[in-house]
Amino acid sequence: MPAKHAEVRILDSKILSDDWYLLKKYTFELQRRDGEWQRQSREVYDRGNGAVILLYNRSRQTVILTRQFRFPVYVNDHPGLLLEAPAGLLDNLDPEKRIKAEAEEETGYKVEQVQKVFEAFMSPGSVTEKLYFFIAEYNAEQLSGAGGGIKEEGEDIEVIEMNFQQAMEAIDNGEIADAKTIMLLQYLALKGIM
Ligand SMILES: Nc1nc2c(ncn2[C@@H]2O[C@H](COP(=O)(O)OP(=O)(O)O[C@H]3O[C@H](CO)[C@@H](O)[C@H](O)[C@@H]3O)[C@@H](O)[C@H]2O)c(=O)[nH]1
Ligand SMILES: [Mg+2]
Repeated sequence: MPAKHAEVRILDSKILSDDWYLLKKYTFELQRRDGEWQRQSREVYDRGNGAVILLYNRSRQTVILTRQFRFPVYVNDHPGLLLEAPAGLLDNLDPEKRIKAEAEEETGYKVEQVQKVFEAFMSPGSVTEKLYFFIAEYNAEQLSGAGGGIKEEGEDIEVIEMNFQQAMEAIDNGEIADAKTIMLLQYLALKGIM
């Protein structure tokens, strides 16, 4: 199906918060499907784009996940330590280069070959972010450091090598509750990679 372009006239935008990231409020007119123009306003949170990678090992049937404290989920009734595939913000850099650097920074694994599998908007009603999804095979020889993230930035990332079937079960029992991680685990299963 060809992409359909929305008819939109942006009338105004104002900055509500410009601190760590940027929160704006836009007022715009959108043409409804019946042709009528309707005025609306939306708050839009812009923290740039990001990338995520799932490292997998077929012979060991394992994946590499991280566990780190996530304050926003903590204030939404989660214990706070979230199991996730390694990920990071792009800072306007190339997604493939960024995710290789991020994988090493967070997990200690230095991967050379990565495969991009798709791109997706994770919270399209309010957050501009587009996430680039990658997978890569890893092996023990690629371990070049301890990972853990950057302490000065408040990161304290535990690296977890997990059996793939256990990770799939962890989706079912709620232990894995991060969307990007669920998407990549299911991708490996769906494509018969693991
Ligand atoms: N001081 C301060 N630091 C912040 C703030 N928000 C984020 N940070 C810090 O900024 C750094 C961002 O780390 P990255 O590894 O680049 O990003 P990420 O938070 O892991 O983001 C990834 O996961 C997100 C959640 O799923 C994704 O949204 C994102 O695209 C990316 O994949 C972290 O050290 C984080 O603590 C803030 O409001 N204030
Ligand atoms: Mg990160």
